[in-house]
Amino acid sequence: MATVPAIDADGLTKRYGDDAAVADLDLSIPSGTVYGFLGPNGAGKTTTIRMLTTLLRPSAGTARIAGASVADRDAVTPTLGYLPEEPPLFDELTGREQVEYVAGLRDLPEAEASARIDDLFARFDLTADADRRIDTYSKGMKQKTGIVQAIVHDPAVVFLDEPTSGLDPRAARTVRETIAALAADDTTVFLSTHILPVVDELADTVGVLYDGGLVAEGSPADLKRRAEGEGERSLEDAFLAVTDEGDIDAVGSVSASTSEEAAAQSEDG
Ligand SMILES: Nc1ncnc2c1ncn2[C@@H]1O[C@H](COP(=O)(O)OP(=O)(O)OP(=O)(O)O)[C@@H](O)[C@H]1O
Repeated sequence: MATVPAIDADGLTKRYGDDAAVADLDLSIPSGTVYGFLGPNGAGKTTTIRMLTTLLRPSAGTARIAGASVADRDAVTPTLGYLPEEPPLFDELTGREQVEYVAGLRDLPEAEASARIDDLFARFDLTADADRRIDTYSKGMKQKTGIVQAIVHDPAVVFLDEPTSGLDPRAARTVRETIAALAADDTTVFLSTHILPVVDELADTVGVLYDGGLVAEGSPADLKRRAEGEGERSLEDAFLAVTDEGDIDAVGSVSASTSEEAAAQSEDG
């Protein structure tokens, strides 16, 4: 039996007036993988994530999260977690109250929520501050609370927009370790970031969005192999190559060769 992709988008489009912020986007992301979503400023990453998380209605196309249509918010919401660029937090709540509130919205039983919150607060070094009001938190503490509330209900799919933003090196490492652990536990992580080494380290597949369309998709190694230049090439070289306005034709061959390789690999295996 074919497995349902964790994230499945078909012709996803968002238009503002005559301009398409996202145009005819197809995605098929298997569960338990990390998908690194890259693109220059204004490429349409946030618009895509907002459509996939039911917060923005597509102008055309469809998307399914763990098999549920994004048009059916009630069906999709329990399966997903979302850390937006600015985590939505209530200043007047304590960190613990905030995450308890979100866990309640996700119908997590109280005892389970309490155990998960203790565990996640300990992991993110928030235990000592859990009972302080959020308006006394630093930027990094708010970011960590936002991450905890995105994953407290153990969602099947989690969308993380710049998860290491504002975090010190230790907290940033905890986030990277958490992403790897989530994927190992069969959670799908959709990771949008401009920090390419993080994508290089964690992503199974990288998709590069440019001007509302996917211009390259493949493993970090695939993309690096196709970057121009001598010697060892980085994901940054690949990113710059595929988002260079004059080079979009060359980019088409990235996806093509990637699928050929994938086909060859599955024949091998
Ligand atoms: N509400 C809106 N009305 C009109 N245009 C919009 C609206 N929201 C986004 N856009 C446009 O859609 C395009 C994509 O924006 P989006 O925020 O998705 O980009 P992004 O890839 O997330 O960028 P960044 O890396 O800077 O966060 C941009 O041209 C933006 O101006």
